[in-house]
Amino acid sequence: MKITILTVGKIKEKYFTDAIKEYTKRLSRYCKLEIIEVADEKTPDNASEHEEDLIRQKEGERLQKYIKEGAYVISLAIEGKQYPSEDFSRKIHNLGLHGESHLVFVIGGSIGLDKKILQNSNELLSFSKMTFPHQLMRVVLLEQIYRAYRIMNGEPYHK
Ligand SMILES: C[S@@+](CC[C@H](N)C(=O)[O-])C[C@H]1O[C@@H](n2cnc3c(N)ncnc32)[C@H](O)[C@@H]1O
Repeated sequence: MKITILTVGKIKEKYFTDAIKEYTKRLSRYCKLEIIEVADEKTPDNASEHEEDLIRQKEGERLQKYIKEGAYVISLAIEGKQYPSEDFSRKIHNLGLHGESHLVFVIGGSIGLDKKILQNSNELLSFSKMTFPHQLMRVVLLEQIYRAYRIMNGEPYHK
């Protein structure tokens, strides 16, 4: 299965880059992983709702270019569905069984994802009701995908 992690904004901290490298290496045994970063827009501190909408829209258009026809799109959103890790693992496995060969996980930038991206996603995935910074979210998502493959393959993982 091919997994694309499509994100807004770059990773700035070395400790995040190191963790991303590590999970990318670990996941190479299980899937074909690609990480795509699109540029973020600078959000002024005093941006109005309308300005924020325009920023999300611009970032959304950049993301949309990388969402190919036929891919199964899971956007990360606080209001999305929450899964226990075992169910998330089963979900990825079942998507594969039902012929989905390309999963795209989309992570928003500092002010979140454009509504068009959210509406056009196959599903929304939540990691809790708390807000995580997008850089950390990328690490958490990679760890959960790795955990999902370990569970799927009956391999040991930290409980
Ligand atoms: C800093 S957050 C954006 C916060 C923004 N206020 C919102 O509600 O989307 C950056 C991105 O990380 C992801 N994210 C943050 N917390 C999350 C959570 N608890 N569950 C799922 N995704 C989350 C989302 O993709 C979000 O667009």
